[in-house]
Amino acid sequence: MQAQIMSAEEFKLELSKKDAEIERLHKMLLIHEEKSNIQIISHQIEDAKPKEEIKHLTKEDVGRYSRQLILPEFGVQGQIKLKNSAVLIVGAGGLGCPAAIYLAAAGIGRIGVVDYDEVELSNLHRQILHTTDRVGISKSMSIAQSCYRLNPSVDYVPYHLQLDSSNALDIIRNFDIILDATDNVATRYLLNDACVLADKPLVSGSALRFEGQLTVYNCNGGPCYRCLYPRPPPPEAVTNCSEGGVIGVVPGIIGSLQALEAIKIASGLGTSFQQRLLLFDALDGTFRSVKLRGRSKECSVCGESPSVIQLIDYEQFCGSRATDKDHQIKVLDDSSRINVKEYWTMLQERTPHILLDVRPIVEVDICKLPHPAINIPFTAFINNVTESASQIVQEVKDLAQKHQPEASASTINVPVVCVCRRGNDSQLAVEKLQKELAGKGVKVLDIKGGLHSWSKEVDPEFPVY
Ligand SMILES: Nc1ncnc2c1ncn2[C@@H]1O[C@H](COP(=O)(O)OP(=O)(O)OP(=O)(O)O)[C@@H](O)[C@H]1O
Ligand SMILES: [Zn+2]
Repeated sequence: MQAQIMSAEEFKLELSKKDAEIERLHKMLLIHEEKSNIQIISHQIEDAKPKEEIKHLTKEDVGRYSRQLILPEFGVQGQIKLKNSAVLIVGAGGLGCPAAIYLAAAGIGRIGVVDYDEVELSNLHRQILHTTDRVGISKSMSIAQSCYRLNPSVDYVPYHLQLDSSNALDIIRNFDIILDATDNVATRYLLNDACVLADKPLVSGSALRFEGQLTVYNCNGGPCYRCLYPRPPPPEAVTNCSEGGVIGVVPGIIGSLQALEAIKIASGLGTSFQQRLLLFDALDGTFRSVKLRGRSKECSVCGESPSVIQLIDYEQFCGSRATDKDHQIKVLDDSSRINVKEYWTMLQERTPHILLDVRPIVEVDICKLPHPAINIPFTAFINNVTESASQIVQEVKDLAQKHQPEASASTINVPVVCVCRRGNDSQLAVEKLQKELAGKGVKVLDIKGGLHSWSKEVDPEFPVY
């Protein structure tokens, strides 16, 4: 049998994939060589056991922490309390980075950092403890390394794993204060319940677009997250930074405030945000603080007769995933989909078709396929499928007229090809369009994996976002 011969383009693509893999391995090697610098590097839970109580400050401590030691409210006792405290940061992203560096600088005794993910280029505008040369390596390790450089006297415990119901209590029990620096509802409920069950204060932050929020749950008899939100929001009502965008400074501010509250709690100064919610609006330049309801007797986890007495399946409870890793839905069968290479062939062969791009206009400005497209953003499309469909049919007819002037309406041979960023919205749009155009003889196809696949499999120079 004759071996299949690759084209020059395919060789280039293979090479660029191998180069990327070699670069990633180099970075992993570098990070492993640097590991010995970090006092606790294993993510084995047993390694996070508390060490002996510290009763005095060293000469080095006095020098390093002098500017906070001379605060009468804080003093030597405050610093000793910090040195004997362990804080766990869950999420090594936009909130986790600023929180970690201030906790490290202040001299918290032990800092745990949990994150299952690796650094990506699109993280760096806000996840400021990671660096360009660490793209592809563990985020929790990257934070530990950056913090170690600022303050090597702290014990760092990076956990490169996803916090879930099977490990959360074992990890959390080793720490005194927990920071929620994650970005999804399932993990928020998981952390809340774990903190209630393990009796730990939870400093919770969030940041999206130009807005941020901060509050402290389960602290000194204050409410927990479930007291305020007994039921999760519908999954479609929740947006994260990769969909909604965020200005990097906003999580910077909220994450710093999370560190501040943890420092206050650890040093005995208490918190200002138990039963209070801070709302930061970067566009208005305003900070507002609103009082929240107190602990609810009916709360299913911290109330008088709780029904949640152990951790549950939070993805099922919330109807949404606890990670935002490239989640690909599949609503169409293969006859309604083409892959990016097939679309590339269509372009090479100049096959007449209508390209429908359902991304928001702001994303179309970032990059687009090398073919003119009709742009109808997904939300606008869904809100008015009938009108969108008739616009598309008109375009199909005009193009068919140009290429097949003799063809009758029932034999239109101009397909509509739909694209979006990752191939999820485009599938939903194709499904709707197929229903709307049933019987009209118009073929509607989805490009599998969208622009992400285009960049991976056809054009490595194509920008990904
Ligand atoms: N259950 C979990 N266990 C461990 N880490 C988690 C969990 N849930 C979320 N995270 C981490 O929390 C961090 C949140 O960071 P951030 O909100 O800045 O978004 P991101 O996921 O890094 O980036 P983007 O949303 O732009 O892709 C991420 O690094 C994510 O991996
Ligand atoms: Zn509660």
